[in-house]
Amino acid sequence: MNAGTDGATSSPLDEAALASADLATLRERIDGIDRHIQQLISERAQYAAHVGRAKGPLAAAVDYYRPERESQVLRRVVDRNDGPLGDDVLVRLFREIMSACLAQQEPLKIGFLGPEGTHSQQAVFRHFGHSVHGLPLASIEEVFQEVASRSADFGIVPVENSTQGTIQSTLDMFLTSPLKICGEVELRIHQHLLSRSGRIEDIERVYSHPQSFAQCKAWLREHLPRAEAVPVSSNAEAARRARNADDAAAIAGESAGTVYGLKRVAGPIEDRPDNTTRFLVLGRELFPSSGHDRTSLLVFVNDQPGALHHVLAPFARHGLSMSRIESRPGHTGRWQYAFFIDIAGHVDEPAMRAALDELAPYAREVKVLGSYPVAIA
Ligand SMILES: O=C(O)C(=O)C[C@]1(C(=O)O)C=C[C@@H](O)C=C1
Repeated sequence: MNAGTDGATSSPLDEAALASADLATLRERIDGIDRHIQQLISERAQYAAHVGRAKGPLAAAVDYYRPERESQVLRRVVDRNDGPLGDDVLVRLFREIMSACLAQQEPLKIGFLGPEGTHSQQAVFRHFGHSVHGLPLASIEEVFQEVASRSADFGIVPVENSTQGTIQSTLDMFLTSPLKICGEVELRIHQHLLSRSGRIEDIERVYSHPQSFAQCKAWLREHLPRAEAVPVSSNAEAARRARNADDAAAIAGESAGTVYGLKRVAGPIEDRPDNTTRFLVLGRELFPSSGHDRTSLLVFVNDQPGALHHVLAPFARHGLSMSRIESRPGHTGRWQYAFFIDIAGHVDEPAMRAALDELAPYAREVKVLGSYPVAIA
């Protein structure tokens, strides 16, 4: 469908007429479409405000947030998309619209591993849009604490990277934390070499987070074999340090370069083209099913023959597929293990309930860490 100059949707696009139209006519059409889009966005915001009121008198913005509904809206956007814009582009635009609609109540406060310019901050915007109040925090532990103490509504923490594997410190926090996982974000990670001058020949020292050094190992060996590698607490901290020296550079995301005023020497420089980090959204409660969910469990088992088999078999029996399993020492005694298990589905679904009932006799404890929408686009 196309939009006429008054913005109303009309007949299908006439490609031949468009190809021969002059610039002024095309811009007039775009002006009409913009008027229409703007009117619809304002109308949508009014509806969203009424939806907020229909939820009753709630205490804070966090009570209005509905991840399962947002996920359904975004899946429909992807299903409807016939181009020319990609799914990721349309998801981003609609995410921003919902973010702005929700912020009419009050912006959500989201804790993340700071400082400004980290990939964690990018994950915040990717998941919640830009109409939120980001709280840069000093450590993953602090992100958990701020959400638990209600200083933040939600938190975002990295949990695994496709090149580097699991971030153990995040998993270990769940052993004792009461928090719930209420979402996941997948972010393609691009690393760049950034410096004040932008010249590779000036560089004698490179700052970065150990994970980022590992992701760019081959590139560094080939292009900067003699530079000293200095590990620091985050890529943004690396960029902050590189800002103060002529002979130093940082490996960081592009946004850190913008925040700290650095030039790009080279990039992207990650060794693997599919370098992706998965982040978890931390909240204080479980949300209903979106219809396309994942459940994360923490299962404590004793070191007995067959214990793990008994814990996993019920999922197979009920046709639930497991996407990940990770074992950690359980912190409760020697040779007692905690298994982090991700299963397709939601705890409210009958098959998942039945599987959990069947495995219960074989586990010392089962903690449902969260049932949340699978990451979109
Ligand atoms: O449907 C709702 O519950 C709304 O509050 C509306 C809306 C939206 O803009 O679509 C806004 C915020 C929620 O997180 C989910 C969706």
